[in-house]
Amino acid sequence: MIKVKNLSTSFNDKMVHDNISLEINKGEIYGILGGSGSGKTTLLRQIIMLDKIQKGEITILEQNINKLKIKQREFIKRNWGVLFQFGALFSSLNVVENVGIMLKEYTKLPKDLINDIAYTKLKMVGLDLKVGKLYPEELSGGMKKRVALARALALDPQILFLDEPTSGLDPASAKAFDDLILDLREMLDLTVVIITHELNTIRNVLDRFSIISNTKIAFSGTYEEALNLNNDTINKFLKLSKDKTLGK
Ligand SMILES: Nc1ncnc2c1ncn2[C@@H]1O[C@H](COP(=O)(O)OP(=O)(O)OP(=O)(O)O)[C@@H](O)[C@H]1O
Repeated sequence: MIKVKNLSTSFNDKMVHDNISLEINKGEIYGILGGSGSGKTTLLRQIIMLDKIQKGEITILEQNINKLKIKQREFIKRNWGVLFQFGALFSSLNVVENVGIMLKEYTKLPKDLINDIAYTKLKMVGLDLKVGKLYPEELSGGMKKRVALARALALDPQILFLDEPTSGLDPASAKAFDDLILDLREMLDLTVVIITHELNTIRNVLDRFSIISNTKIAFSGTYEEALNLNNDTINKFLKLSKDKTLGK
C-alpha cells in the first residue's frame, strides 16, 4: 500500500532521514516510532504529499508520488484521511459542520446529504448524535479527537494517517480511542498509519512498526520480534525496563 525507498531528508545541513526504507501492507495498522525530532512527522508529511521528497521514492496506492502531476496528486489525496497532532477543529463551526467540511469542499453533494453523512460518521466514531450541534469549545479532549477522526473519515478513505492521536488523553480515553481504531479497521477495511509514543498502543494496536533512530530505521517488525531481538536501543525505546507486566 505504501513503499518508502531510500528516502533521505536534510534541513539546513542537518540530516533527518538517511536512506530509509519501509513498506506498509494493505489492512495493516502500522506505527512510525522514534524519539522527539527523529523525523516521524516529516516522513508522514512526505507520504501525504505535504512536504517535498528531497531524495528517494515514495509509492502509495501503486502511484509513485514523485512522478504525479498536480491534478493527479489532488485526486489521489482523496483516498486518505489525516488526523494531525494539533489538528484543531474550526472553532466557529459546530461539530457536524466540522465533519462535513471536506465533503463541502470536494463534492457537489447537497447540504442535507452532507449533514446526513456527517451524522453517520459521528455515529461511527462512537459519538452521540446530540454532539453534532455543539461547538468545539464545549467538547472534552477525547470528544475533540473523535470529531477530528470523523472528519478524517468523511470521504471514505482507504488509508488513515494519525499523528499521536492519543497524546493528551487520560488513560481510559486513550484506551477507548485505541479500541475504536481497531474496530474501524475491521469495519471499514482500512490501512492505518500511526505516529505514537504510547506503549499501550504499540503493544495492543499496531501490527508492525518502524523505529527511526539517528536518521536510520533502527527496527521494522512486530512487537514480539522487537522483544526477541533484545537490542538495547530498541528496548530503551519500548521502555521495557518500566514495563512491570514483562517482569523487568
Ligand atoms: N520545514 C522544516 N525546516 C527546517 N527544519 C525542519 C522542517 N521540518 C522539520 N524540521 C526539523 O526536522 C527534524 C524532525 O522533525 P519532525 O517534526 O519530523 O520530528 P518528529 O519525530 O515528528 O518529532 P516529535 O515527536 O517531537 O513531533 C526536527 O529537528 C525539525 O526541527
